[in-house]
Amino acid sequence: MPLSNQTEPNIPIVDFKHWDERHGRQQIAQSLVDGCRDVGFVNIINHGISEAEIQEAFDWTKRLFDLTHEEKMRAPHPPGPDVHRGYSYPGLEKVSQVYGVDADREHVGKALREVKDCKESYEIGSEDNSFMPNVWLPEDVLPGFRDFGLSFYWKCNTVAQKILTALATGLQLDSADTLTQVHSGDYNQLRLLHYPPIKAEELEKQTSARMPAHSDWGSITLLFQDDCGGLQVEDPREKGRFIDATPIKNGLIMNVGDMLMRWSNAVDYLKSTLHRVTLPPLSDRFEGKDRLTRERYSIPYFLTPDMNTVVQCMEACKRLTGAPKYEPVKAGEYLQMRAKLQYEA
Ligand SMILES: O=C(O)CCC(=O)C(=O)O
Ligand SMILES: [Fe+2]
Repeated sequence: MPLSNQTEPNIPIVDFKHWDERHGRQQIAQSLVDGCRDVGFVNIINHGISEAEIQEAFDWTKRLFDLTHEEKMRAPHPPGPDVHRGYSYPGLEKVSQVYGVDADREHVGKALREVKDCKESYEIGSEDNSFMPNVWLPEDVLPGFRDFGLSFYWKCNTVAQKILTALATGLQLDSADTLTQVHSGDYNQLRLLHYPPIKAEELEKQTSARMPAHSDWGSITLLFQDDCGGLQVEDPREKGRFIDATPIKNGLIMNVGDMLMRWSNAVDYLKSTLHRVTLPPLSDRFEGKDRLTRERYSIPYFLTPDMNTVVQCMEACKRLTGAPKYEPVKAGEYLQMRAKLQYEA
C-alpha cells in the first residue's frame, strides 16, 4: 500500500463482512494485524454499526454542541486530570505527547498552553466505572441524550470486542479470548468532539491547533469522522511526515494505542502511531478571504484494559520481538501518568 500525501485512502482497509462465517476469520485477523504492524492505523468496513446508527450518533453530537455555552456547562468536566468526563469547552484540554518526568516540570504545562486547542468535547463512560463517574446534563437540557450516550457506548464496545478477538487471533495468542478477558468494557471512553470553524492562518502559523500530534494511551481506539477531513497519521517510514487519513463513508478507523504496543513489545511490532488533526486537505472545505475552515465532528472510542491488568510483553510476541522492551505497568497507573498534563489541576 503506497503511503503518499494524496486524498485517496492510504491506510489499509480491513473488511469484517465475513467475520461471522468462521472460515473467514483467520484472513481478516491476519490483515488486521498486518495493518497494525505496518501503519498502526487501519480502516474497518462492515464493522457492525449501521449507517443509520452512525448518522444518529453524529446528529446527537451536533445537537449537543449546538446548545449554548451555559447549557453545556451544566455538565462541566471536573477540575484536573483525574476524572475525564462531561463537557470541556474550547481550550480547556491540552493534548500533548509530554509525559513521565517531563510532565513534572512546572514550566512545561504553561508553555504547552500557549497554543490553544480549538475544540470542545464531551466524555462518556460506563455507569459502572466508580473511578470516573459520568457527568450528565440535566435531562431537560437535552432529553434522550443520556440514553443515546450509554447505548452507543455499549454498541461500540461490541465492535471493539470483535476487533480484540481478531487481534488475538492474528497475533496467535494462546486463546482468541486473551484480550477480551481483560477488557470488561467498563473502562472505555466515548468522546464526542467538535472542532469549530477556524481561520486557516491560525493553524498554519501554529497560533492555534485543532489537535496536536499525540499517540493514544489505551489498547485500541475506534474513530468515526465526518467528511471534513484533517486527520493525519505519521508516516511509519518517515518521522515527521504526516499522511491524510481520508474519511471513508460508514467506515471506522482503528488504531493501536500505547498499551497494546507495550503488550506486543515494541514499536517494531504493533505501532502506536502519532496522529493529529489539522487543516483539511480539500480546498472546498474553506470559505471566504480568511479561508475559514469548515467545522468538523468526530467520535473516538478509546478502549482501556481493566484497571488492575498488568500490561507486559505477551509470550507470543516475545517469540518475534525478543526480550521485553518495557517494564510491566498496571493499566490504571499508566493512564494516570499519561493524563497528568491534559487538564490543569
Ligand atoms: O478528531 C479526530 O479525528 C481524532 C481525535 C483523536 O485523535 C483523539 O481524541 O485522541
Ligand atoms: Fe488520538
